[in-house]
Amino acid sequence: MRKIAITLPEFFDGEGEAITKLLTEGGYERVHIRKPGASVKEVKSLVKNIPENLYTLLSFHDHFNLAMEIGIGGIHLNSRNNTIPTGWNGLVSRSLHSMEEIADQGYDYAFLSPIFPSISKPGYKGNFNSEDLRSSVNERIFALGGVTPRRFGEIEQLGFGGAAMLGYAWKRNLDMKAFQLQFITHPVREMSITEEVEKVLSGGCRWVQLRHKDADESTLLEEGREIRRLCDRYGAVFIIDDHVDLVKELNADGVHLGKNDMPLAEARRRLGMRRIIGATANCVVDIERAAAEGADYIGLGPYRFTTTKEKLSPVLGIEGYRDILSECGCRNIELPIVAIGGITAQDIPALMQTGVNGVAISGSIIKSVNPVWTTMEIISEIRK
Ligand SMILES: Cc1ncc(COP(=O)(O)OP(=O)(O)O)c(N)n1
Ligand SMILES: Cc1ncsc1CCOP(=O)(O)O
Ligand SMILES: [Mg+2]
Repeated sequence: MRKIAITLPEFFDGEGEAITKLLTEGGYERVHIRKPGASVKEVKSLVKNIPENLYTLLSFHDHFNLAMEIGIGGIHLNSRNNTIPTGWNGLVSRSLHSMEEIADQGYDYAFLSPIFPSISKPGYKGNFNSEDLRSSVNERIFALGGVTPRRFGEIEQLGFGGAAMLGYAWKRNLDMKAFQLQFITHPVREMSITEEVEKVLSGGCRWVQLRHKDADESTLLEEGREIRRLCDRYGAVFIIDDHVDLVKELNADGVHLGKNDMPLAEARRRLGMRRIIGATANCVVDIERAAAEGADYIGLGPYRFTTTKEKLSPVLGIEGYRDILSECGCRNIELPIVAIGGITAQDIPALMQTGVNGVAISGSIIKSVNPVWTTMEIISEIRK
């Protein structure tokens, strides 16, 4: 499948490197720099972090004179900039929103949108039916809107030349090794929340969730700042339970949301594509819904009864995990899944056999005699 990425409208740290990676390792043939409202200076400083030999694989949606000046390979015409500059001899692309526009002249390739429901703009649905698409599109037309690799077969069958991705291209790849053990904080008498985190990190855990029910905002901010520092020191992922509005302030990597929390689409709108959003599930329908709403991973549970959480959903047991994971396989759901709820080191071999990618644990670590050793034991069970 031919793939083109379009940048997110906002700049983000490490974006030049991310663009370089898509072009050199990610299988994308071009990246479109689309930053509405950005100044020449801002766009220049973005491309400065991309090797010059890749400039021909970039297309600008604005600042066409800069594109000419520095040897950018393409320009993209749109309502803001709809004139090809004199002397331009690079590629010209454009956006199309109706079948009729496909017949227009004056472009090398074009993006037709929206084809599927958007992942970066929740609420935006596909606009065309398959029959019309099949009879109208051709190899110069790239499908845009809601495109993920799961749609590639369909896109090819419809006769598109390739896929253009905005939301999916910039989703963070989860570190699947770190994902194997998610430690969830829980207040205990013996130590503070940040001491819990220090212990699990020194035992090898690389994914921490700050979950402190009933804590006020200033406590969460104080704990969150310290956990951020600790996670940076160990190269660990830091997510926060429930509190979408604290994610940016704490520079957390993301948030975990359940059914009674902020809707995933609203959280995605507020946090953008670069933060991780985890979702709670108790059955395959929950997982499918969370996948459609753009979750990055699933916390599936509870495995067994636990006192760490009130108002538990029905306990799944090992059979529940087997059934749900096999159904996910049948339905082609590829979201990473952690098992959660009352899990101990002894449960891990059977749980990992069901196909989950990791476990999320609180009580059996912090209530153990030596949380550092227990963390090490759990990790070694997972990696056996
Ligand atoms: C990894 C993981 N899975 C599930 C949960 C539970 O989230 P939620 O259903 O929102 O319940 P609370 O944790 O908010 O009580 C989780 N936190 N983490
Ligand atoms: C947050 C949460 N959601 C389902 S069970 C659970 C608690 C996990 O903690 P423990 O490992 O102590 O059961
Ligand atoms: Mg919650």
